[in-house]
Amino acid sequence: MIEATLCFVVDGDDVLLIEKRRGLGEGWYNGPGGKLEDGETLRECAAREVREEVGLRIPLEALEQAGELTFTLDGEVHTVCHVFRTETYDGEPVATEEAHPEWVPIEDVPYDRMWDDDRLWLPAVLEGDTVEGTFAFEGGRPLDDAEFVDYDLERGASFEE
Ligand SMILES: Nc1ncnc2c1[nH]c(=O)n2[C@H]1C[C@H](O)[C@@H](COP(=O)(O)OP(=O)(O)OP(=O)(O)O)O1
Repeated sequence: MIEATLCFVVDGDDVLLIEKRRGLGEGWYNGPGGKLEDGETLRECAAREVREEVGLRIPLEALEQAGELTFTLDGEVHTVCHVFRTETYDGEPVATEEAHPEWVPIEDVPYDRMWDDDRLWLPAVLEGDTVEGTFAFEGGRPLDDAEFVDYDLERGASFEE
């Protein structure tokens, strides 16, 4: 099972998305994020991935935990993804080998160019709510070749620190 983070940086009416240039979800928009490394906390992972992918620095205490998403593949847990949101950052986003950053109006998030599940939970996260959900994929490997078939989602989730 993979543990990963996603981080959505909000500035006024805009959110910072990346167009992923390689790996899982290549060519799709998402928040910066990636896999938890050994010895790292979830916040450290979220801040590191934002720094590595788009060059912004985020203080750990400014990361609000906004979601816990479980992605299953053919009935087995594939990835647990911890979603963070923040309005605090330092620097300007820069493109890297892994990600092309883009400030996008929250009203115009390109859900048709994102993972199929994102349209279900990301609006709540961008409104400042919290979410907990399970999203079932079937029939493909890697995960981004699989079909999204079912989900269960709650808003107003609380998380243990
Ligand atoms: N279904 C769905 N919706 C939204 N976001 C995701 C999914 N499935 C996912 O895996 N994700 C997220 C979770 C992670 O943040 C990224 C995938 O990260 P990945 O490219 O595997 O991790 P990196 O650390 O960038 O890769 P490496 O550099 O380790 O190869 O997508």
